[in-house]
Amino acid sequence: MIKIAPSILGADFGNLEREIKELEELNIEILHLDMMDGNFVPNITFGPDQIKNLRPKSKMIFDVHMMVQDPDRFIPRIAEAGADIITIHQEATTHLHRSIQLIKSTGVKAGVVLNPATPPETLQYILEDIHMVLLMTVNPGYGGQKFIPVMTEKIAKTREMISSYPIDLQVDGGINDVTAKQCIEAGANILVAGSYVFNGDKKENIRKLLGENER
Ligand SMILES: O=C(CO)[C@H](O)[C@H](O)COP(=O)(O)O
Ligand SMILES: [Fe+2]
Repeated sequence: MIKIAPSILGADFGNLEREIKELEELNIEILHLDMMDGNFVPNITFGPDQIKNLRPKSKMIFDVHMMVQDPDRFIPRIAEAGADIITIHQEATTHLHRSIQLIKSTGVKAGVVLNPATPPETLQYILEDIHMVLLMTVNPGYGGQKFIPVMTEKIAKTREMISSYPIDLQVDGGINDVTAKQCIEAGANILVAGSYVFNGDKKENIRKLLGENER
């Protein structure tokens, strides 16, 4: 089953509670929260305190995408703030296996994110430890960028690698009605979308993202 995880970056932060309510009314189950540190990526968003404030406002799965250098510094606080799954970048931690164990020790599900240029083979020895792989389909740091076409090949390769594990394959960046279809065909089962979901009629946008996979 294909799921849409709207990225909070596309939301109107002045009306966040209303935006979240609308997503819940559309039966969206996963909220994608982009934490940026101004170091790993050239942009800053929010941290554990803001996630904690948001937690009582929603029952959705909080999927925290940490674009943070040395994520171990923040993992316990993000978990405590109410994350359900934490994804960390392979490129942002020296000891990926250790960082994954740290996430799991908090009782939260662990995911690993790969930048567009990072090959999927880097996941080979951690497949037993993770719940999700997130493939960036743009370079992280900003919403509203253009999908990198060669990423469909990487999605297919990654799907093959994880085929015997209960791992979700999520894609993030430049997802619209056209690229969503390409990603689903290649093997992705969770689509993160920011600008496409929040610009205009959310219900219609989500329907178009799901295409023939509509619930
Ligand atoms: O991780 C991200 C950026 O680094 C966001 O999740 C992503 O950009 C979503 O925005 P859009 O759908 O507009 O590309
Ligand atoms: Fe993201």
